[in-house]
Amino acid sequence: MDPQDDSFDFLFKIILIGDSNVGKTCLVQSFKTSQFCERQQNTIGVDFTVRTLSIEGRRVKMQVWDTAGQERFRTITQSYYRSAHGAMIAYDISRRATFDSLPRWIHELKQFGAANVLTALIGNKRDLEAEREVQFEEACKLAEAKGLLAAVETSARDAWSVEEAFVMMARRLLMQNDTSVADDHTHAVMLRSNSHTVSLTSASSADEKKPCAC
Ligand SMILES: Nc1nc2c(ncn2[C@@H]2O[C@H](COP(=O)(O)OP(=O)(O)OP(=O)(O)O)[C@@H](O)[C@H]2O)c(=O)[nH]1
Repeated sequence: MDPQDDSFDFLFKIILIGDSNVGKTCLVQSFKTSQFCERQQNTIGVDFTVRTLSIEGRRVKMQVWDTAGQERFRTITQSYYRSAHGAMIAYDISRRATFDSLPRWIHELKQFGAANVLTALIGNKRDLEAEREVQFEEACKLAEAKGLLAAVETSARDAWSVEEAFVMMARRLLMQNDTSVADDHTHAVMLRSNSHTVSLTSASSADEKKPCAC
């Protein structure tokens, strides 16, 4: 383990859930090492990774729990929900079925997670634009309807917005726990392709550069 991870000001546990093969493990690896691993093996049960971020002078230790998406591990993975401060529910933008599963994951999180768990939707495999089956706006609408923090698109393959997604989560958790940390909307602004962004708090427009964050 990285020695810098030994000391910290805040420790946040983040759980990564979502259907099998949406890229959860690759996202965690990208966050930890900035590298893409073309891995084929499915996660068995739960793995965890730690990285300490520096945010406004605070050392924020992110303990990320990568869960297996396969149904047969559901009982094990659900037992990790309760202690999570934040949850990232991942889907694959090129596989509609993984997006259609989101309400079920959100429901499970409500059922087994803490009442105030901060939740973001992560649309991974953004590099597969030609195969896109889910529009970003749909994810934004779902995030808004379910009262979630944000919808974000990432590519673990290109390390695109992965760091920003975790930093956004860390910053929001920090804001909840340390009132001297300011809200910085610029983080969320970076999380969308440069074509356009959608605001959940005002009318959307193709020209607006606003965050998709509630
Ligand atoms: N094109 C593309 N492929 C990706 C990306 N992220 C992951 N993959 C591929 O998607 C497949 C599944 O990735 P994993 O990270 O193992 O998926 P997982 O969600 O952890 O799967 P489970 O462990 O079964 O829950 C692998 O073949 C990866 O190479 C991405 O951003 N873009």
